[in-house]
Amino acid sequence: MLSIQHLSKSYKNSRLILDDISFNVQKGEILGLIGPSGAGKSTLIRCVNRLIEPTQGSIVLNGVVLSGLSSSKLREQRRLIGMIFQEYALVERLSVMENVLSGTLGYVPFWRSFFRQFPQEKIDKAFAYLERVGLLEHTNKRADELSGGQKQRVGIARALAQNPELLLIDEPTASLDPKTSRQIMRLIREICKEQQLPAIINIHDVPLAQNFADRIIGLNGGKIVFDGSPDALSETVLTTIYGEEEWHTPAEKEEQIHTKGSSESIEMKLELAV
Ligand SMILES: Nc1ncnc2c1ncn2[C@@H]1O[C@H](COP(=O)(O)OP(=O)(O)OP(=O)(O)O)[C@@H](O)[C@H]1O
Repeated sequence: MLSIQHLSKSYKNSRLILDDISFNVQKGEILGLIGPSGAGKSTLIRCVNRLIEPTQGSIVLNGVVLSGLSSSKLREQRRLIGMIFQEYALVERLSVMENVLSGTLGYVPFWRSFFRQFPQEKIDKAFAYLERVGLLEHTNKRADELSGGQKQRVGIARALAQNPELLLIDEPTASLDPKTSRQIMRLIREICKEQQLPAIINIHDVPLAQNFADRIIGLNGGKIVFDGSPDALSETVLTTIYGEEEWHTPAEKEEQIHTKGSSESIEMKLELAV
């Protein structure tokens, strides 16, 4: 389980970017982190894997206090946090298999990784992860030959190869089309449930978050303004999180325009376009 208590962060001379954030994420639970741009979502994720130093508060993963670790211990613990990124962060000229194996680097002695000699056990596991994400037949392709959805599947397999205890996922679908986005979110969900992995997903797409997260936290101005079930995300709650008018998706806006009648619709469209 991940436990975050009274976490605050301010950058040099800045206001509080995260202001007294507390929540737990249970094993197998998928937490969708939503909020307007600048709310502090990425800062929160970076504090959890300690890419940045929290100003105050504690972060505990399965009994280990991450927020107090020295840099050598922190490296060890970071192996246990699998990251999945919006832009995949693959080494494009390496093969799919090599990219997945790079997830095990924290566990393989430097000389072996330098010569790309991975133990057979790691290779067998990498094959299993590639099969799980549906990429077995692409094992030897270069990463730059893959589609966006396939690249993200490699990113997921690489995170699993780390043998993580937590997944931190930053905008996993922002570069993908709607159908592929749903497939990727479904895959992430299935894997978290199978492996009982807790996950925090920073996600802009509210309907996707509602469909695939178990629980939603809404941030605004560095504070938690909502923590609850996706079903409880009413218009009022979304307005609290995003402010007036900002949370409607373009599709919803379009729909509203069409229901207003044809004479009005052209004027409305013009208004939205400017
Ligand atoms: N390294 C930094 N130094 C100073 N201020 C920063 C730094 N990184 C982020 N900020 C500020 O912290 C605030 C929160 O940024 P953050 O990237 O966490 O928001 P976010 O919710 O992830 O936004 P988005 O959805 O646009 O990615 C913003 O005002 C941003 O300008």
